[in-house]
Amino acid sequence: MFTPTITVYYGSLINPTTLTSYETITGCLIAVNAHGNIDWIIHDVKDSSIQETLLQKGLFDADVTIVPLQEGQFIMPGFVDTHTHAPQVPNTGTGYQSELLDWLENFTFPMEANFQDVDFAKQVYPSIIKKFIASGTTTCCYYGTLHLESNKVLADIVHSLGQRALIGKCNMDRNCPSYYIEPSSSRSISDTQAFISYVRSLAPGPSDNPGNPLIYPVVTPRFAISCTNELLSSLKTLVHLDTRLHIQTHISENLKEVEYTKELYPDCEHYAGVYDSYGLLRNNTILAHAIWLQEKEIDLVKEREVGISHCPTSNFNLRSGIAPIGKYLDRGVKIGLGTDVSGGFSASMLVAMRNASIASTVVALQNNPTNAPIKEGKFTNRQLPLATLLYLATKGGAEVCVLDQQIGSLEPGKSFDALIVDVSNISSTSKWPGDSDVDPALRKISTTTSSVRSSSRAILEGLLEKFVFCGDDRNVFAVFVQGKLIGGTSYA
Ligand SMILES: O=c1[nH]c(=O)c2nc[nH]c2[nH]1
Ligand SMILES: [Zn+2]
Repeated sequence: MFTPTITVYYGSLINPTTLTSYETITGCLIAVNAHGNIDWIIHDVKDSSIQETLLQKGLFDADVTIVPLQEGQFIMPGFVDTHTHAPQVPNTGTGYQSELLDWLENFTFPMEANFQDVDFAKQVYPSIIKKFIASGTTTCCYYGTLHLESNKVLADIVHSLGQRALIGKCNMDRNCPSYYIEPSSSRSISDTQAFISYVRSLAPGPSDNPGNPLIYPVVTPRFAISCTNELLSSLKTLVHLDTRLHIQTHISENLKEVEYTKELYPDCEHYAGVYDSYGLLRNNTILAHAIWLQEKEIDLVKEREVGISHCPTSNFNLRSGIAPIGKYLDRGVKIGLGTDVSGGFSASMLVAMRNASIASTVVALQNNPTNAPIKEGKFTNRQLPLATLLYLATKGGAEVCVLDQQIGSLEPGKSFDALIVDVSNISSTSKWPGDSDVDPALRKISTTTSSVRSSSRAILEGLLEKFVFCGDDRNVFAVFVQGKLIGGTSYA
């Protein structure tokens, strides 16, 4: 009988468990089967006991490839970026003197309009997607542009590079420039249907695991301002008939945007009510930003089991505001993080985590300067702890994308969507600890961790914190999606 090959990773594991906790496991064996799923995980195995443990699992040398992690490395789940704009990457780092509506008109729409040219899409999308992968994002929720053909190119490229993704053809048929608008709501819908069919046809999953697609289509009305009632009504019908379809849009990012939305939809009680009236709020909906939600809107979002993508970098850059994420968490709303390029200036989820930390700290300083526990809950008006940042960037994101049965943490039965992180050289100089100009504090960590495999929880926590606050692509040694190596510094 054919026995599928198993790859067993051996080293330290950092794994989110709840919003306030994560496990740090040393001497961990993680068995990944030929389909890229995790068969089993065993803790606290000594080097000398590896062979015996594998034999107990019925594995002989011929069936197994063992991958031992090196000094300074650990495994963790890959990042889930719940909101970003692939076609805006070329604009990264421009336009941050503007607020949202001017920024869209003067910087964003002109850039996105370039994707009318399919050759331009073919030229730029490969390096864009590689950038997200290199930063450790194993699942990414992308906005595309209006253009059907260029969105197909985007899907092809994500598919060929092996990233897990939600990809949406953007819908907009009003309040946008004449050079970047859909000619009619019916064309917007027919192109959306064509795109959904296209994505589903190319994403039945790896050939040996067809029930497990890596790419999903996501219905993507840009935001209420840029959609006519007719378009939203047609989208309502579309999503009603197909409950598998994810939905993504923006909400309550900027006060002028909120005001204008009220003017355009005078009959709706509030912004969330607009989307709700068109059947767009449900458990597989992702709402980006959600800075200025009223209490009733938070209740509605919770009731509909909608996920929020917190995009703090963009919220700072465009002076949009600070989302009260602690309050939403205490209300039980699903939260993930989004890089929101190019409102956000980085494709790295590490940067999103740092800015989520800073945003929560600002909220705490304004409302609770001593960061004291408060009666409203664990998170409201408090700085988000490291465990929460890790959770939001991985498991929380998976919940927002309704993929948490499959990804977001490393557990038997889930997909091996994982990173090998290497923090042995974290420093602004990019030199290895031991070099004379390396920060002494880093050297201390590195000396203490002469064998990370046998390191204590405190040391692993230190390594995670260093990675989150000082790390970058250079520390992402390997990126796996569904068990397959697709990126990282080890991937030439
Ligand atoms: O940050 C944002 N980026 C966008 O492209 C956009 N479009 C509508 N609202 C938006 N917000
Ligand atoms: Zn956005």
